[in-house]
Amino acid sequence: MEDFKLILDGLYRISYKNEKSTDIINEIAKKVEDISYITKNIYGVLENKLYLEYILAKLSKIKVKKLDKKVKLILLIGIYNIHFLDRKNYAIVNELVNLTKKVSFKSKSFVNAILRSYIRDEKNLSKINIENDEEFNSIKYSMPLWIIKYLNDSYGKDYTQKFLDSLNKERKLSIRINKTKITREKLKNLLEDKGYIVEDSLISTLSLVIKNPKSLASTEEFKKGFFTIQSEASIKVCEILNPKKNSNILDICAAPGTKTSLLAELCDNSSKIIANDISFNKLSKINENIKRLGLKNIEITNFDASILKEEYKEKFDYILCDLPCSGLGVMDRKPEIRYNRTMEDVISLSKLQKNILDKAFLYLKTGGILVFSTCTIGSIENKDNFNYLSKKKRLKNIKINGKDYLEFNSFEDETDGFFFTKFEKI
Ligand SMILES: C[S@@+](CC[C@H](N)C(=O)[O-])C[C@H]1O[C@@H](n2cnc3c(N)ncnc32)[C@H](O)[C@@H]1O
Repeated sequence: MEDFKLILDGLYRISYKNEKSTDIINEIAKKVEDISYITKNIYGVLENKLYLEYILAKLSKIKVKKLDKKVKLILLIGIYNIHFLDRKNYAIVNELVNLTKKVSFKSKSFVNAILRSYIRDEKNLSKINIENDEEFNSIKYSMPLWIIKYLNDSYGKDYTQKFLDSLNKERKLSIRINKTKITREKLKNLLEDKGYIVEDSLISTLSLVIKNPKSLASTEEFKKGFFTIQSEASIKVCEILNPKKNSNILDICAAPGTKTSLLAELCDNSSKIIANDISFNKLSKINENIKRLGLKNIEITNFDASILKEEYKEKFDYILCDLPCSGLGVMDRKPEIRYNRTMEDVISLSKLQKNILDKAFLYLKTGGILVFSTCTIGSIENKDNFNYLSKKKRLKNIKINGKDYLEFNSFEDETDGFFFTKFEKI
């Protein structure tokens, strides 16, 4: 029952207190020896939430929305375990009824009745009886309908289907080599000696792919700053900016500093980098990264990038605009994102992005380079903003692999959904 209590508390904080699944899992990992069952449950319930609610709606006379929040979560955990995991069904019901007694004593018979009814008629109740394709997919893949419609509009039905099919597949983990401290071959050998299965990345020359990444962040090599855990697409963004040594660089939205630190590594610490973020609380993360990796010449600032800073005009050789976005490209790693976002968010974020890009444009020297990136998919925050930048007379698009912009997706590239485009000020 202790596991179920932790799972319930975790899901409650993610669903109703706006906390992040990764933070919750990291916190629980410090308290228990084996986190695997808890992780499977937290991610499993989040990844299948709409489907589980659909089944629950068939079983409950009370509307799902009207149920007590914790009781509802207990039922979703129960249905998830019965349907998706290979555990003894009645033992699960007993444990969850005992947990219900602690959070809402009066609901214990209700929980017992619902879960037992589900066990009796699981096959029939698990069927999705919906004819409309988009609505069917929304339940099957637990993807809000607006996201399915938006992806269909942005890329077509074939893309959307492949994207949905690729959700919840296990992803490999990639790392970035700190070339100021170690060579690729040396790091590869050190990690292989520890039993890690290491492959070269197909996306970035600065990256290695680790097939069995358990406890990677506890290794001596990580603590010594030989590598950073980072998705291949995110590494590629800095490679594309490709800053020269002894230059002036502005990383306008920098926290937690994953890309700032790579930019410093790429310049062998010779360039002056301003790493800025609006969120004061996140600045210490940038500092942590800089210290662990032993980097120099980085100034951390804390201003709102949508407000013009006169003193920055025409000052920078390189500007990285890795801007706040809806994060739909990392929905498979952070499943709660899909339920927290709305179409209104996408529209307002795209306006903020344009606003920050306008300022960054002014801060570039003639001949300076700007890279705009997001970890999202969908045309409004990506292609539309490429078009917006293309309309500026003094910006010239620099092709990447012969293309106006690159857009990675999880199903073809097995990395985060990522977008980036590069411009020179002329
Ligand atoms: C995509 S994240 C940046 C990730 C970072 N580049 C990295 O690789 O570690 C976007 C960041 O923009 C910051 N942000 C949001 N609105 C901002 C604004 N108006 N001005 C400056 N920073 C902002 C957020 O706090 C967040 O840390």
